[in-house]
Amino acid sequence: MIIRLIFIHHLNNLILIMTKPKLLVAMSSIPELVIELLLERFEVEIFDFENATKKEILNKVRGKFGIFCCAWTKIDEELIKNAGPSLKVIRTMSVGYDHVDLIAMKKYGVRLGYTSNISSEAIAETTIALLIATSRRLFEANHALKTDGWKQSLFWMCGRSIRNSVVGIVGCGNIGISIAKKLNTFNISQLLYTSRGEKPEAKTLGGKLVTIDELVKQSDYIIVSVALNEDTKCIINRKRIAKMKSHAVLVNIGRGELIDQGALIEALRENRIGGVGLDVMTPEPLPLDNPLMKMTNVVLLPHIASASIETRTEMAIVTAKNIIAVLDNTSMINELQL
Ligand SMILES: O=C(O)C(=O)CO
Repeated sequence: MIIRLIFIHHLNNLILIMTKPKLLVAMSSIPELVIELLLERFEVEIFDFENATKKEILNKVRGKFGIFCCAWTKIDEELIKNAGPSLKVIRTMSVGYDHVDLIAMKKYGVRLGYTSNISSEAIAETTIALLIATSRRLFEANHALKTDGWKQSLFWMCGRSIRNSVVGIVGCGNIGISIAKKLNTFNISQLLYTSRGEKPEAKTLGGKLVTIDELVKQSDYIIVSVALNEDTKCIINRKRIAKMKSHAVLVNIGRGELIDQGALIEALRENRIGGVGLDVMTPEPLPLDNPLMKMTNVVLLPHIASASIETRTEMAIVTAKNIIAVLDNTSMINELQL
């Protein structure tokens, strides 16, 4: 166990004070049991970065051993540098780590951990919900009902079935596979996916590896579940949006920057695609005057794909335990090799 020893001369007596390393929890809603776990080993400061100024954030990180953060906590070089040499670990309670400056982490020798596969099932559940909500116009129908717009007409509020459709998954990692497994029970006609190479698990599920251009052209439903990085930024670009079927439904549960949102809005306005379901968008939170807010064939969720109590609690516990692992100089699971 690492404890810092501070020697203070007081009235000719040597006083020994033991202090715990400092940990910053950069968000406010963390389960009590996780805070208790962290308090056993750290001096914990909880400071929500949301609505804080850069100056306040830089002040708070100084002298910390670790930072416990999440997908929307921007970790840039200035922050890492400002924390000083005490900073040994940043652990994000998220599967994505695109919000962290990896080059700076390596430069300053700070270790990075993330929550990998814990949230795949919860994210897959939300993906299926979003897909059906968009294709079957559930929010539009609900709104009509509540605003006295209920029409007793047989073809009113009809959407499209998933059954017999071609579904394309962009990025077939753990989340993509969880989505594919769930889709398998919907009697789809073909599952397509993109990946760096063939995935045996996807093949077992009947998936066919295709290029991104083939996928957008052939799919009735397109699900974006790829990690955001320099190669995947705007993977759904203007040209690819133009290739989509006129009834295609696009769902994004990855990151907003994976899609050219301006081109998407234009395509929706001109009815060139069927509909869009987004759990992630640019920016987040999306301003109320964004055109997407007013479109009836768009379903928007506030980045809640992994937000089940069980999943988020497990993510928080694993995050805490792995920050403690760094303190104990033992291996950290789901550490990114920088
Ligand atoms: O885990 C992630 O990366 C998210 O986006 C939200 O939980």
